[in-house]
Amino acid sequence: MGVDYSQLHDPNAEYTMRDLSSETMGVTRDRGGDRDVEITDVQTTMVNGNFPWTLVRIYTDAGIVGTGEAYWGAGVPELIERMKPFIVGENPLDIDRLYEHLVQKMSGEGSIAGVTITAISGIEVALHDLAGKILEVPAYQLLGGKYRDEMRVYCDCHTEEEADPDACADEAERVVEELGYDALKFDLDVPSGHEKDRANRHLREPEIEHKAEIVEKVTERVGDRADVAFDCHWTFSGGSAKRLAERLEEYDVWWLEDPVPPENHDVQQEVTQSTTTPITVGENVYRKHGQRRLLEEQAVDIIAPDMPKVGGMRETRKIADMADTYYVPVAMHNVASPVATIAGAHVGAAVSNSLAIEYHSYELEWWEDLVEEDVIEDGYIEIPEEPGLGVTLDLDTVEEHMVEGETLFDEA
Ligand SMILES: O=C(O)[C@@H](O)[C@H](O)[C@H](O)CO
Ligand SMILES: [Mg+2]
Repeated sequence: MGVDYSQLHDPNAEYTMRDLSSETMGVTRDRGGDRDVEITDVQTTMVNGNFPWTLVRIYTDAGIVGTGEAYWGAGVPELIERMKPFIVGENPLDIDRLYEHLVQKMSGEGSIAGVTITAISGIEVALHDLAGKILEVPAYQLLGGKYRDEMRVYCDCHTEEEADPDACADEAERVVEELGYDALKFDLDVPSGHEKDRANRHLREPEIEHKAEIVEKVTERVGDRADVAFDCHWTFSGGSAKRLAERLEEYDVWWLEDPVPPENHDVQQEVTQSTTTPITVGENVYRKHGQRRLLEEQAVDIIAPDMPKVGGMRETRKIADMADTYYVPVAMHNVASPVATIAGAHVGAAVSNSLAIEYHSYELEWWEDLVEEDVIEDGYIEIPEEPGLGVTLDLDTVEEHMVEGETLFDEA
């Protein structure tokens, strides 16, 4: 008896959204027991942190609630509201299926770029919390298990005198000695005092020398105790970026971030390949499809996806795996509340080529009060062993700092 391949794959078959719905995927139904759970509601609320953090909650008929967070962005809460009908009634354990379902639905609805993926990321993170709670495993178990117990955190540092090399060195020392970090990042797109025209992306010699002085003073002060990265926020021309990166080679920096706008792939690749200073890019690149090209063209030394922006926890794992085939490590960009920070740490805990995750809120005293648990201690995150993400929102703190006009989440 031959195999009837037409039963397996009909090349002429019309692809429909129904392929992704649970009605046509019988396997996802009738699980029985605790795993037969349905999503009943999705809610968001925004908190005024040092960014407007967008928190997401997914409710189920089992009374179990999942919490997530999307990168902040205009329209993200509205987009999540629009996606609600696409996942209510679905089983939250089918994370990949629901992710693809949302991508398909939102492509049809208009666009899958930018903030749409950010909104999907927030749902995806909440699904991991939910799935972990239903299956009674920590979220890292859903991503392949634990590679490390603690995730290294790097502290994004600021001073009011950001262009003063000595002030930067003082702040670096304070963060290392008083806050206990052994990994830091400073901005290098600071006024160097010689700019004539802000639209000019080209650096003159005195500007390069001023930036080199910041790097020199900071690394001289803490280089024996900490790794230090420097961020340029996609500011400079290819030629200037090459001169700057070459000038910094002697200081042995951890990395130089976004020296040029990465959309111009040819220049991005040229800059990275021109220098031994490690170049990091990725916070504004969406989905694995966007990140793929940076890797394929060997245009990055370290890749920096933002987990709750790029597509979520599994998307970040997939990017890390792609990066690993190029021997490129991952340093997750992160400006989130403790919710997405912990979620990122679960990804980092599961992934072998994960360097560190960013912390961007050390000046905000109540960052950690947003959840009941301790999150960062001495520059590291101990990965929670509780089911799901292992953090519980402190609703009083959420309410206290809620963006005006927002509504607090319903009780679980
Ligand atoms: O890598 C970083 O942390 C920065 O690029 C921040 O995302 C940016 O300053 C936010 O506005
Ligand atoms: Mg950056």
